[in-house]
Amino acid sequence: MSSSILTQGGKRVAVLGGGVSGLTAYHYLTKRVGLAAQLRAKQNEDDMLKIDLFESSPRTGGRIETEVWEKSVIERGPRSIRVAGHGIHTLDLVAELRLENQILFACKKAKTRYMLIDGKVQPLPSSFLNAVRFGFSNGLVYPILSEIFRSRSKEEDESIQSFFSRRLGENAASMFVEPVCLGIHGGDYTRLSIKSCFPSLYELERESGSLILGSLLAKKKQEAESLEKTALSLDHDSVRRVKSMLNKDNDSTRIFSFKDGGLQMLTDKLTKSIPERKLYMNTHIQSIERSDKNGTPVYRLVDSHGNEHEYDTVVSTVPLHQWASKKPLGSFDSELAALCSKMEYSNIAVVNLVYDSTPVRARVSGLGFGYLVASREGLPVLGVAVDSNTFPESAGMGNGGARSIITVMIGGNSGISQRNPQWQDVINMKKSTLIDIAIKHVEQYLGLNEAQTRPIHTAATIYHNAIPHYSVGHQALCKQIEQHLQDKYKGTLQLGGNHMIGVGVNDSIYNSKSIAQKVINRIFNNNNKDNVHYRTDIVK
Ligand SMILES: Cc1cc2nc3c(=O)[nH]c(=O)nc-3n(C[C@H](O)[C@H](O)[C@H](O)COP(=O)(O)OP(=O)(O)OC[C@H]3O[C@@H](n4cnc5c(N)ncnc54)[C@H](O)[C@@H]3O)c2cc1C
Ligand SMILES: C=Cc1c2[nH]c(c1C)Cc1[nH]c(c(CCC(=O)O)c1C)Cc1[nH]c(c(C)c1CCC(=O)O)Cc1[nH]c(c(C)c1C=C)C2
Repeated sequence: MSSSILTQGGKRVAVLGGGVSGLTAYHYLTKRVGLAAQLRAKQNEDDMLKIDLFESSPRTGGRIETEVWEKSVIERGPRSIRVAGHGIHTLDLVAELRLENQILFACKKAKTRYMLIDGKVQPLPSSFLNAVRFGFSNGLVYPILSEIFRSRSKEEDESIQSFFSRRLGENAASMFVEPVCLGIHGGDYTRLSIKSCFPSLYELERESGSLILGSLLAKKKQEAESLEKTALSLDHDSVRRVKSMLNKDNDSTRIFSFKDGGLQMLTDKLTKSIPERKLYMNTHIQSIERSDKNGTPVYRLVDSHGNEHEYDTVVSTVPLHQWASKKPLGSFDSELAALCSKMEYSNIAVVNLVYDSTPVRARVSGLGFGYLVASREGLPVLGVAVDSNTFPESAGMGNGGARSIITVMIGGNSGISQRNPQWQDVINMKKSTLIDIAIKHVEQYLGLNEAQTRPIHTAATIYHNAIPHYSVGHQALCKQIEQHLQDKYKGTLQLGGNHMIGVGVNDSIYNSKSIAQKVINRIFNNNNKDNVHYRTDIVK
């Protein structure tokens, strides 16, 4: 092989973490991207790239964890994936894994999200105009009008609360912006970054000089563009394939899961394609050291069994806090550790309740996807998802098809406690206590009484550092981390996961796909970095 194609070394890659990020990184390093590069270099798979994946726990999937109980699909972590934005890449991966026939799009009624306002569950206004009709006019009219004629925002980053309060009034912001921040980030909207959490809104306003004007003018344009624009980084075959999966329904608000096995179908399928000798399960990477061998960097990994492993490139998808100061991986690079220590998180407890009762089914059927609870309500609950509304096919039949699956989220970022005395620090709570809180909440706000029913199955999962908290200044922090990694490790150390470009499954997948491309480009010294088209005819 000519050295111009393959830089010296660089062909041993370790992937840390067997969640969707790590599994996706492994997939693209060894399939599409990696394989295409090897074919170009006329190398066969075995003696070229050595890629191993290390997973601490006995299972893969990470925060994606689906329990199937008596045919009821119970999502302990994420429950749905959106089509919009990076979802196109997820659908492309689904097609590549031959899972397209397993896709389950959400029921139309799940398009509506609700919120608990003054003790009553009401639909979340899907547009600001609805908000005015909805009776927030007392706090909205002046801020909206003044905002339309306001000069272009000069601020750099700012909190979501200040961004929206200035434009819509504090009342509207606390009523329906704050709950959305709870429902995605489990976050504190007084400290969440508008630039990182709602980048398109932030850019729209800067481009058009006004949030309302910009969103009204750009809405149609955005919808039409979104598929094509995102699809630009997919080759034509992929775009065609994804479009056929969407059956010409370009409704960008759609969300999906998978038949029978929920979201874990995706991570299980990715796992199945990893050769056993390349997958180190129950293997926690405890420390990493770096040395130079004849001018080539070598990473020495020590695992929880005391074994040592050598690699030229490390793609870490473990949560960023593991690289922070005072953590085992933090001793690898103190400057990196100091940066990673600045990343905050939200802790979330997820309580799944399965009911087998006609009254409950009747009570929840009108709640769509579920509802969010603003801090001002002073309740311990962040939101309630009615999964049996969103994916009725996955509810399981039970006695005569009256199964309901309800998921209650509790906790969130500690900053919420400033506004909600009922905020719960879920990390130190017993699961039985969390289940009691969830059942009491559902009974009270769905108007159930104990006589009517009790759940036939419950599950509680406590996620510590569940979701990265994109605080004001988050984007600048990520740029500092990326710059440090590039300057010091020249692409041989990559940090993937959902700490940077978005907290969702799609963002995790997209991040891993772009990291795999960067790693392969570096190994094969491939200069056409941006317009690399993934061939699809080589996918096994
Ligand atoms: C409650 C909740 C609800 C959510 N809802 C949604 C949703 O509806 N839609 C959506 O798109 N997203 C949702 N998300 C976000 C989604 O779960 C994440 O974006 C995604 O799962 C992140 O995957 P990951 O692989 O980056 O990280 P993880 O899933 O955390 O995987 C990291 C893996 O690394 C392993 N690991 C850790 N340390 C080491 C080590 N030192 N050595 C080896 N292995 C290690 C862990 O065991 C784990 O398996 C939700 C998240 C939570 C917590
Ligand atoms: C109430 C708590 C939470 C619920 N889900 C999450 C929390 C903290 C976590 C979460 N939910 C979504 C994502 C992915 C975001 C993305 O960028 O794709 C994460 C990390 C999906 C989501 N959930 C809601 C919205 C508006 C979105 C965005 C994508 C979509 O439209 O699906 C709102 C919402 N979350 C929960 C409920 C009950 C709810 C609305 C009623 C649960």
